[in-house]
Amino acid sequence: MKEKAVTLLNESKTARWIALALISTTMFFAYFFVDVVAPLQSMLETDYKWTPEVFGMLGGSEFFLNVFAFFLIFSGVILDKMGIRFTLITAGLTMVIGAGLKFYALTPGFADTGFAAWLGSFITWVPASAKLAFVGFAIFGIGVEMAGITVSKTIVKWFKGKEMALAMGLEMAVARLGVFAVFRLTPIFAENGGPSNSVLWGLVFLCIGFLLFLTYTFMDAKLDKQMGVSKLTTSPEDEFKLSDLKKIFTNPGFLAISALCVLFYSAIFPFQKFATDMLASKLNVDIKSAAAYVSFFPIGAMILTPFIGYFLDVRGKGATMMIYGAVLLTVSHLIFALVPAESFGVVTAILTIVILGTAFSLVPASMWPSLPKIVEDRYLGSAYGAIFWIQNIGLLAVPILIGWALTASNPGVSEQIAAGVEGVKYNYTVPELIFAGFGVLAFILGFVLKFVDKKNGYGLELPNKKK
Ligand SMILES: NCCCC[C@H](N)C(=O)NCC(=O)O
Repeated sequence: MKEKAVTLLNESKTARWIALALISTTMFFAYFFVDVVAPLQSMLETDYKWTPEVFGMLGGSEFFLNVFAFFLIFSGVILDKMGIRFTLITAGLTMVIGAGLKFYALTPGFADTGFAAWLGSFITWVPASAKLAFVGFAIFGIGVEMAGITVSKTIVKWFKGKEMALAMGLEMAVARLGVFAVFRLTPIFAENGGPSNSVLWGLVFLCIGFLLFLTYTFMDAKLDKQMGVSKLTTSPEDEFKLSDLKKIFTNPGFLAISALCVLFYSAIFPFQKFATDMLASKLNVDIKSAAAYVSFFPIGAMILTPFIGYFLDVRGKGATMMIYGAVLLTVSHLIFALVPAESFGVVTAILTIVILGTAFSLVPASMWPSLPKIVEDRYLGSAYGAIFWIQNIGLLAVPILIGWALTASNPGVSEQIAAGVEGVKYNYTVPELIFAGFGVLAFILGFVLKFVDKKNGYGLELPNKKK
């Protein structure tokens, strides 16, 4: 009997770009929420008595459960075992719940409760609002990282052998647009209702994002149904096994790319959280103008990432791109650290941000499409989970390290700001040198990755698109 040929949904260009648009828009809202209070450091210090250490801890709390409770590893396993639809819905709901808690922490409704009084009664240098916000943000962190790995695996499912790096680049571009939007909109929201108003808007956006994930799951179900028709069964060797985790953590390519990932991103996302205040003090401008300059950072990355993705699809050179990215990362942080404030004008600031934005396109655009070349598809979700877990260790520790370095290298400044003394600013030389140090190490790791690639033949320098 002849089997009826089925044209898979992912063979349709329109269908796969619609699928990409749905999941990417949710990532736009997710990234918006990640940095929703990033430009409000000094407002939080004045209104809520959050010191730079407390602010740094908030940045780290996003990753706390992922790292210490191994949620990212679980998320990867859940993704491989339970599939894309279940994991996307779980991720979307988790983000909404965590964001809701963070919003509540900043409201007067919470400040007036006995619970707030109890939370404020221990470790008193961390205000009750911050403690509850940490919990909310840690729960949100589980959701956003789970969403990140699921979206990556979803793109591989729809685009492998086609425009995979371009699609990943576009998804990241849309997510970066969320970061741009946050630096533009959050100060405006906060002007009309304080930081809690900004967080409320972030929460509303996440609810819309959840609905978009839900809509996508219908497309995913249709594709799976078609794949079931054409594949009939999955053989046992194609199924994920827990022992695959060992294979991931002993794969030299995976280890090299993970080390590069944690070093690179440690000089990107934690920087983003401190960048507004750093530029405000270095340029001697108000927070709103500084936030507007920082917004060029994700915008630069947003514009370039899809082009680099396209280049990788047709030409390759993924490992080399990561090395170039590490060089630009180091150069830009050295400029922030070493050019004296007198010679550091708006033009230098924007140019340096553009250099950093270029690094922020080169590395992610080449890193994420490289992973499917290093590990097998059946444990790809777990591999994304594991690399994000390693990365999250850095993203958790580095903001705390930077907050501490900032206070230690600026004795007495934190106390004066909390007391409302006008015109007092931090000097960011030491934190910026730390970021530059990560760049140097990432550069070295880039060469290690190239060596490992040559030895194991992963094909990281080869194009993604099948001719
Ligand atoms: N503060 C956002 C953290 C997202 C981290 C995520 N694990 C990730 O690396 N995503 C890829 C990217 O380049 O944004």
